[in-house]
Amino acid sequence: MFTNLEHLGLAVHDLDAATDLYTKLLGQGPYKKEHVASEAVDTVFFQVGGSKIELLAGTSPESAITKFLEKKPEGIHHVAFEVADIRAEMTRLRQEGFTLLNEEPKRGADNKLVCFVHPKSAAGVLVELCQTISPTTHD
Ligand SMILES: CC[C@H](C(=O)O)C(=O)SCCNC(=O)CCNC(=O)[C@H](O)C(C)(C)COP(=O)(O)OP(=O)(O)OC[C@H]1O[C@@H](n2cnc3c(N)ncnc32)[C@H](O)[C@@H]1OP(=O)(O)O
Ligand SMILES: [Co+2]
Repeated sequence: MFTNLEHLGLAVHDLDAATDLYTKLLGQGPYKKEHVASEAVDTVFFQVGGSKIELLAGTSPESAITKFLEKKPEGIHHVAFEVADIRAEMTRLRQEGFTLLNEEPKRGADNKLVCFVHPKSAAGVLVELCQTISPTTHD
C-alpha cells in the first residue's frame, strides 16, 4: 500500500543555486544534504508539511540525473511514494504489469530503501517507492 507522497525529485544543473532559490521560495532552508554514491547524485531535502522536495544534481556523466538533463530541461524528475513494505509492493506492481528498474530494493537517500518504476509503464512518470529503514529493516 502507498501511504504518502514522500517527495518530488527535481533535477537541477546547479545545486547551490537551486538550494538558494528553494530556500527563498519555501521560506525555509533544507534539513539535509546528502551524496548518494550508488546513484552518482548530490541531494538536498526540504520538508514541506507532510511532503518533501528533493533537489538532485548528477555527479558523474553516468548519473541518471546527468543523462536526464542532457535531454530534458530542469524540473520534475520523479515522484516518490512512501510504502510500508517495499518488497510486497514490488511484487504487487510486477503482478499488475509494471516494469521495475531494479530486482531488489536498494539504499537510497534520507534513510530509505528504494526502487523505481519505469516511466514507460507509469504514463510517462518515473515513480520511486521509498520504505523508511528502521532498526528491524533488512536490506
Ligand atoms: C536513490 C537516491 C534518490 C532518492 O530519492 O533516494 C533518488 O531519487 S536518485 C534519482 C536518480 N536515479 C534514478 O532515476 C534511477 C532510475 N532511473 C533510471 O533507471 C533511468 O533514468 C531511466 C531508465 C528512467 C531512463 O534511463 P535513460 O535516460 O538512460 O533512458 P532514455 O533516455 O532512453 O529514456 C527512456 C525513456 O524514458 C523517458 N524518461 C527518462 N527519464 C525520465 C523521467 N525521469 N521521467 C519521465 N520519463 C523519463 C525518456 O524520455 C525516454 O522516453 P522516449 O519517449 O523514448 O524519449
Ligand atoms: Co528520490
